[in-house]
Amino acid sequence: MHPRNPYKSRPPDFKELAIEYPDFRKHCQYITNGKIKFDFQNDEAVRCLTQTLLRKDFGLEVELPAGNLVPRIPQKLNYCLLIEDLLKENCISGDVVAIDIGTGTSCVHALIGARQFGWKFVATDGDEKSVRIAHENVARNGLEQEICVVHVNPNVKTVLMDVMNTLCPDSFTFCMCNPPFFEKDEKFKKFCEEPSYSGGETFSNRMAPSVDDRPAPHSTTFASSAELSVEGGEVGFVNRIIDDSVCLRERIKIYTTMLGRKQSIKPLAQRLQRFGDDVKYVVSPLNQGKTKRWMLAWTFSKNIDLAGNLQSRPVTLQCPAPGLTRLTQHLKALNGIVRSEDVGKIYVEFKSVTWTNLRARRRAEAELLGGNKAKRTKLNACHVSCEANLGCGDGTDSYTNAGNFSSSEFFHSTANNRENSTQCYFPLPSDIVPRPIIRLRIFSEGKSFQDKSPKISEKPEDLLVFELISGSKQHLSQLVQYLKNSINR
Ligand SMILES: C[S@@+](CC[C@H](N)C(=O)[O-])C[C@H]1O[C@@H](n2cnc3c(N)ncnc32)[C@H](O)[C@@H]1O
Repeated sequence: MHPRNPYKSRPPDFKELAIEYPDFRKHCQYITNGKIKFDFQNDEAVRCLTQTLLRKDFGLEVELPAGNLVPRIPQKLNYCLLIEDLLKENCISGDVVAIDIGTGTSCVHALIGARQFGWKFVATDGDEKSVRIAHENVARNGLEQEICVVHVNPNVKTVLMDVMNTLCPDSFTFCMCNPPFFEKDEKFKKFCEEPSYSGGETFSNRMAPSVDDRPAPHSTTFASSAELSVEGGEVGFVNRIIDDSVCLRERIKIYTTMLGRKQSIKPLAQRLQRFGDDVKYVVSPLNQGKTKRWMLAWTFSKNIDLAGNLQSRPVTLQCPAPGLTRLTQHLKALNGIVRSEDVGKIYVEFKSVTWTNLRARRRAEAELLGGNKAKRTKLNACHVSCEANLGCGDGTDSYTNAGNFSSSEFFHSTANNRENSTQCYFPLPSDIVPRPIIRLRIFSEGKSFQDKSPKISEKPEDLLVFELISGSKQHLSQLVQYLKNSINR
């Protein structure tokens, strides 16, 4: 949990809440030793818990209609605090105006943002009922001057453009979003329609089919279809925000979104990397209890620094002197493009990850290039073919999960099944230069000795600091680990 999140050191005390709030007490059962049992599987009880926390800790009165998503308050506060970190790092304090994309019935981001942090909001939603109830929640708390709720057309492919083209102000400090999670049909894998709810499709994970033998969810979630799913799932939705951001650029200083799935990070980061030096992005984990979420933030503004968040712990390496000269040889051997920037400072970029799975790569290369003839002949003797269907290239690919490569099928002429893996390589047209996957600055912090009281004979080492300009932290730590091993070999 975020270090400034008060729920980190003081999680909600159910006994205290039950004593103070009679509505909450109705959902609690006293058991032995004065302990309290709370039924997280009961939708009404979970709604009451959220309402009670909003009332107690933020002074907010919020209606949460049955059948709609119930926000988890510690998680919402975590997201706001990460945004506050970004604003603080960039010395942005007063006059913060933000957009909450898909605010939902609760309007929770905007309500907490306005009440706790003093931010102003335009809160949008594509669902008319959500807009109506969000508006009522704003009015109930007297926050009409701070939050303006607007209805947007969910069927247009842009998410931000209409709002930006019709509303004052002309520019915003940041935007935030908790996108619908699932692809249109995917929700049926984890959710079932709730026949007990009238007025619109409502789903719950109470009787959902079990997926991969995972344990049942800790608490029940009820949600409307619009809250759960969207064409392309969360990757599709965030791609639409990214596409808008390419047009809007600095009209929104910092674009942010929450992500519910780890596997969404890679395709979205790859999409942002396409814009090269124009865009900076950062992924920060949002940990609360058993649920993991991530915040993706990006900017087109040269004046905004997201790197502080990336480099919470500087990555360093001790290298025998002269450190940068030695390191440069290793980086070049990995196909790194190295440029000297200043005395004791180099810039490096890689177009592909060349420092992992090296043994497997070498083995595969040896097999392919004249190694094991028998094996190759055997391979050649099977009648196999591979069919790869590519996206239709009409520009809509980014709105679905499909991307460029929609399916790969493997045909085998004989009946005996084998495991096969297919790797496809599509050469880029020569006029397209691939974007770097990772860009770094490495500088020497000067001489250091491993031993605090070095003997004369000991060789000096340079302490090298790795600064990530763009790319993933995981790639950086793998690269530094690889360099450590090869330098010490
Ligand atoms: C997962 S819910 C998030 C609700 C709330 N922000 C929260 O965090 O609890 C996603 C919301 O996005 C809304 N939505 C879907 N498509 C949208 C669009 N194109 N523009 C704005 N909102 C949209 C849905 O109606 C839904 O309320």
